[in-house]
Formats: sequence, structure tokens, C-alpha cells
Amino acid sequence: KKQTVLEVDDPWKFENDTKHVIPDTSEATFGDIKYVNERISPLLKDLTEKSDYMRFYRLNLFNKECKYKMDDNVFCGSNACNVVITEESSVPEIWSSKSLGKLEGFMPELSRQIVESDQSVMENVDKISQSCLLERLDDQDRQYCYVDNELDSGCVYISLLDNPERFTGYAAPHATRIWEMIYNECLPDESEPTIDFPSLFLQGSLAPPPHSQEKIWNERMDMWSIEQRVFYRVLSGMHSSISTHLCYNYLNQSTGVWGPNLNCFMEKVLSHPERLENLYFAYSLLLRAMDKMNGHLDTLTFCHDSALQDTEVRHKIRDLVEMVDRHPRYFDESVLFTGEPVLSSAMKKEFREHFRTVSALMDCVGCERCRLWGKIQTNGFGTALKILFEVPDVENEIDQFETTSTPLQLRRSEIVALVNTFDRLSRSINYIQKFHELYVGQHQPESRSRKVLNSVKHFVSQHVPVVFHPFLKKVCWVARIFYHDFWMEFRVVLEGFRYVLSSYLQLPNDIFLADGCLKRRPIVVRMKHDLDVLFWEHNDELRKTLSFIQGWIR
Ligand SMILES: Cc1cc2nc3c(=O)[nH]c(=O)nc-3n(C[C@H](O)[C@H](O)[C@H](O)COP(=O)(O)OP(=O)(O)OC[C@H]3O[C@@H](n4cnc5c(N)ncnc54)[C@H](O)[C@@H]3O)c2cc1C
Repeated sequence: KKQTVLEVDDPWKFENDTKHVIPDTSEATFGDIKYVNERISPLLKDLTEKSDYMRFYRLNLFNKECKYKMDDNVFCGSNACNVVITEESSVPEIWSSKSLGKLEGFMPELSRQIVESDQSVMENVDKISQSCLLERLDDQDRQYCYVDNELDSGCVYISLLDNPERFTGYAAPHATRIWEMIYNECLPDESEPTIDFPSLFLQGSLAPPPHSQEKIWNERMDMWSIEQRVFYRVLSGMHSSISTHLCYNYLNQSTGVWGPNLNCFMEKVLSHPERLENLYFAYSLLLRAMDKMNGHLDTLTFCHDSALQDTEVRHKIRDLVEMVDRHPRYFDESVLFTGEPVLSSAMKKEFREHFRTVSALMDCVGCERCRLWGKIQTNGFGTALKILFEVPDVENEIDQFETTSTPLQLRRSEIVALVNTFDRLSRSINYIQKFHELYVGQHQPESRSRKVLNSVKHFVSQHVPVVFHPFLKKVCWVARIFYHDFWMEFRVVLEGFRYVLSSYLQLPNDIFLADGCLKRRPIVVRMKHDLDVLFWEHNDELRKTLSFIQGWIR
């Protein structure tokens, strides 16, 4: 494996190398992904911010027990960990517990038995509601995630816009321990096992392991199979994305102000080339999953209570996948699980089970906000893996997984998780760009006005009590808008004034030329003379102003 060495003088050298090929992709470079993302991110933003469908996520966030032995005394450090729950009255009727409850008899255990015994019974159930909830019989073997049963009384709706992913203060040792447990799920290297993965769960200790697993894994990656590498890169990419988000939406605890923290990003992500690579890798994997959805869109229902909204969401998703489709395929799922059929199938089963364990580990995350986004993102990646490895490529009529008989079935929560996870990664790539601009801005020689502004900022942060900061921020914001609007308006007025005045000064010439009549000339000359007398000789101030304006018009 080529080791990348960062040059001390330019920490951005690696990230800015647009030609750098992302390992385990089809020759995708950093530049390719940035280019694609520039086109896709506005669509993702629109979809995730402007549609109820993508905004409300139903899950069991508070009442699911952690299956693994952990230190129970974990409390997140700040209010930022809290999650605001959405009242059911704010979500569309069809998603309310009342409506979902109508299907209770069929969910989820019973549905399996019924489907097994009599398929026709299911056909009587309202079709739209069915697809919102139904756990299909054949789906269980294809799941890469434990998805919460939406009929569970512990499930709540959460508006993702009201609960952005950001810094919460959740940290070591608990958070770090969870990450270690997540990475322990990476498929063990049979040729050279060094860590007994399952035994770590039983220890239940929060003590860090004796050496950094990340380092060992990166060194040993060449010896891994492609399946193992993909598994690890997805998790590491998700980790990098979470770190990028928390550093971009960071709370400065001494000033109480939210904003990007460049040092945090440089420390957690930028200074580790592999973490950056894995972020880009995870993006290309999601890109391909979205692309593969293209051939299956017609079979999906978006379970809205109005056909109109269903069509609207479908159109928006179609626009997105069609945009994805215009770009090359940077991840090729057909090179995985290709060996001897029995072995490959066993390997895929193992892959699935390990990923499901990762999803179950999210219930152990000790901070509500982090748990929310952890659950969404593992569900999102789980859905992507399901699309990639369990569903035929309809568009290209390639069925390397022999699953032609089973069409793609996705629940609402899976679609929402997939699109929102893609949006997270897309934003992370945009944030990297913004961090770079911040870095460039900070390392450029300071202009005088910037110096003054910075010293004012410094003074405010030092001497004005923290409670006034949001107020001052608002004042600055209003002042900026006022200043901007004032200049816009002033320029319009000035432009009009300039036009009227130039027409007026042009008028004598026009009269003279239009008539071509030399006889009128004395009148024009006379008029101009009178005006000169009026303005130039009797009003000194006005004279100066007009001469300035005349110069400006010229
Ligand atoms: C599921 C989950 C979601 C979280 N969400 C949030 C959140 O929304 N907001 C928030 O403020 N905090 C969140 N946290 C906590 C956050 O991720 C960090 O754990 C915390 O900020 C402490 O960071 P750290 O720098 O000590 O190392 P950690 O990020 O905890 O990393 C632990 C170890 O993992 C390795 N590592 C780090 N990054 C990578 C990578 N990309 N790939 C491979 N290995 C890596 C390193 O060896 C590192 O020492 C979350 C934690 C978890 C487990």
C-alpha cells in the first residue's frame, strides 16, 4: 500500500490533489467526486430540506436497550445532545400511530405467517400503508441493518431539520469505546488474527485497547480481501463524515458561539489521508447505490396520503437518480463476493451479520443526538449495501446475485435514511471546501479592514458577556442586510439619475442634429448659456457637484 506522507508546509496538499485515485473504486479521483458533488448537492439539499417525506424519521430512540455490555453511567456533556421530538399532529395523517395501528394485526411477526400461508390476505390490506411498514418475508435475509419496527410504541417522529448533526460534547472514553466496538466488527483477518473480536464485547471495559487498531488495520489492509476493505472503508468514511460535521457545526464553549472549527477538522480528518480517502470512498459507494435505484423506482411506493405528494417525492428522487446516472460508476459491486459460490454466499452472510451488529451498537451511543444520526447513517449505509449486493442491476440486466425473482423492497425509513445519509456525505465534501477557504483566508496576509474587524471581534469575545453574543450576532446580521439593501437601492436610484441627467445634457445636441437646422442653434446656445448662469455662477456647491457628475457621466 502506498503510504501517503503529508508535507508539513501544506496540510491541504493531499486533499487538493484532484488526481488522487480513491482506492477500491473504479479509478475515481478526488476531483471526480468533487465535480459530481457540485452538481448533486443542490438536489439533495432541496430534497432533504423541503420535503416532509425526507424530513420526518420514525425510530425508537429512547427505549431500546443496548445489547452489549457497556458502562451505564454515560451522560452527554451538554444540552446539544438533546433531541426535539415532533408532535404526531405535525406529521402527515398516514404516518400517525393511529393510521399505522390499523395494520397492527399484520405487523410484523404475524405478517410473515400470513404471507406464508395466504398471500391473498395481504392483498386486502391498503396497499400504500402496506409498503410503508411491511417487513417482507424474503427481506429478512437481505437486511444489513436492524431497522426499528415503526409500530413499536416506543417509536417517535423526529424532524431532522430541527435536530441537525453537530458538535455535542459526547467524547472519550464512552464515544471512543463505541467506535472501537464498531471497528471490531470489521471482518477478522483469518490469515493473521491478532484480536479476538467477539471477546471484546464480553469484557465490557471502557479501557482503551493497548494499541491503535486504526494504525494496524491501515498497515494490514493489503492483506485483506476486497470485501473486508469495503466493510472497513464504509465505517471509516462514515466516521470521517461525522467528525467533519461536528467540527463544522462546532460550539465554542468559552464564547457560546457556533461555527466551523478548523483545528478540529485538521486534527480529526485532514491530517489522516486514509480517513479522507474513506470519506470519498463511502460517497462513491452511495453514489452507485442511488444509481442502481434508478431501475427500481417504479416498484417503490413513497407512502404519502396524497397521490400528489407521492408523485412529487417520486419526481424529486427521479431527478436525483437521473442526475447520478449521468456520471460514471465509481464503485463496482460486481467485483465483490465473486469466488466459489458457497464460500461467497457464506462471506456475504457474515458481512451482513457484522453490519447488523454495527447497527445494533447504535443503541449503545450515550448521546441522543449522536444516536439519532448514528442510527440514520447506519440504516442509510445498510440500505445502500442491500441495494448493491441483494438486488439485480435492472438497467443493465446483470444479475450477478441470482436474485431476479425478488424486486427491491424498501420501507419509508430506509429510503429516508439512504437519501439523508447521502446528503450528509455530500455536505461533508462541501464543508471540506469551506474549511479550505477558511484556511486560505487565515493564512493570507491580513488587510487593514480585516485587522480592525478581527480586533473588534476579539474585543467583543473578551469583554462582552456571553449572553449578549447571540444578540450582537443578530445586530450585525441586520446591519449587514440593511447595508446591502441600502447599497442596492442607492445604486438603482443613482443609475436612474445618471440616465435622466445624461438625456438632459444630450438634449441640445439632439435638437440640433435632429433638425439639422442651423437656424435653431442660437436658441440652443442661449439655453445652455442661461443654464450655465443659473447653475454655475450662482451656486458654487451645485457647480462642484454637477461638474463631478458630468465627469462621472463621461
Ligand atoms: C455513532 C456515533 C455518533 C457520534 N455522533 C456525534 C455527533 O453527532 N456529534 C458529536 O459531537 N460527537 C459525536 N460522536 C462522538 C465523536 O464521534 C467522537 O467520538 C468524539 O468527538 C471524540 O473524538 P476523538 O477525536 O477523541 O476520537 P474518535 O472520533 O472517538 O475516534 C476514536 C478512534 O478511532 C480512530 N478513528 C478516528 N477517526 C477515524 C476514521 N475516520 N476512520 C478510522 N478510524 C478513525 C482513531 O484511532 C481514534 O483514536 C459520535 C460517536 C459515535 C460513536
